[in-house]
Amino acid sequence: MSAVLEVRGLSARIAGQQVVEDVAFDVAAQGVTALLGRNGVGKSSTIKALLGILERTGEVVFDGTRIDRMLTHRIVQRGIAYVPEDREVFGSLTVAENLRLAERDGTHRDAVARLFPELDERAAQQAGTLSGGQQQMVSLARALMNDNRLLLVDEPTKGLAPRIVGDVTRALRDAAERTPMLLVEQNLQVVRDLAHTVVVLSGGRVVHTGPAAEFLDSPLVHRHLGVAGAEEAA
Ligand SMILES: Nc1ncnc2c1ncn2[C@@H]1O[C@H](COP(=O)(O)OP(=O)(O)OP(=O)(O)O)[C@@H](O)[C@H]1O
Repeated sequence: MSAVLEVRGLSARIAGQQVVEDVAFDVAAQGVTALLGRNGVGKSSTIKALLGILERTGEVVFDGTRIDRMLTHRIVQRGIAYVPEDREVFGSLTVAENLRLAERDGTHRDAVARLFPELDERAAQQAGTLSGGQQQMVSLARALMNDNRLLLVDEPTKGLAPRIVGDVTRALRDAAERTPMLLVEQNLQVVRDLAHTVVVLSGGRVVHTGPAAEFLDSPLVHRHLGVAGAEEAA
């Protein structure tokens, strides 16, 4: 499968600590590539390094162009959308204002409205007063309504009730049909439902790359994520 993003020798530090170390992986030009690992291994930092939010070294090629020296807003302008782990909605603005601020081309606005009808019902509500799940919908809607070329989505189901996890998974599947995605996700059922490939980090380094189903059914899940794989759980 061809790659939309090629990452080679990516490293980043926070406060003198190496949090991403010589990381190399590809994000396929289609579907969902999942970035996995235990808490604190550097998943969010890897995404922030790709976007230039964290200072980084190494090579990142997006659709044939080096982006590793570009400023974040230039990278975003190239069509890379980011859904951050902590949602980062504008709490004092309404839902409608949050969406309007994020709208670039709005190509998929109607599709997103159909995925999250609740946002329309709550258009006039201050985003800071929404539940965690509703804030996640705003955060996803902001990214998914535009015509992007790559989606970077960090732990979209974190802390959400099972029904909302289902809604978010459906929205991500819908988006991934048209736009490739790098997804950080701790919920392995969501990974199984969405991802074709996994990239696994440990201590800021890539320790495994391969087909998602194969990984999830192997003892490597226990070794790298500390949870039982399908084989062991059976
Ligand atoms: N602002 C910061 N100041 C100091 N250390 C930080 C900061 N942000 C992250 N770190 C450290 O960098 C390392 C990697 O953090 P990162 O958030 O990338 O991990 P993660 O794999 O996304 O974790 P999680 O699954 O818990 O979100 C961790 O050890 C974390 O404590």
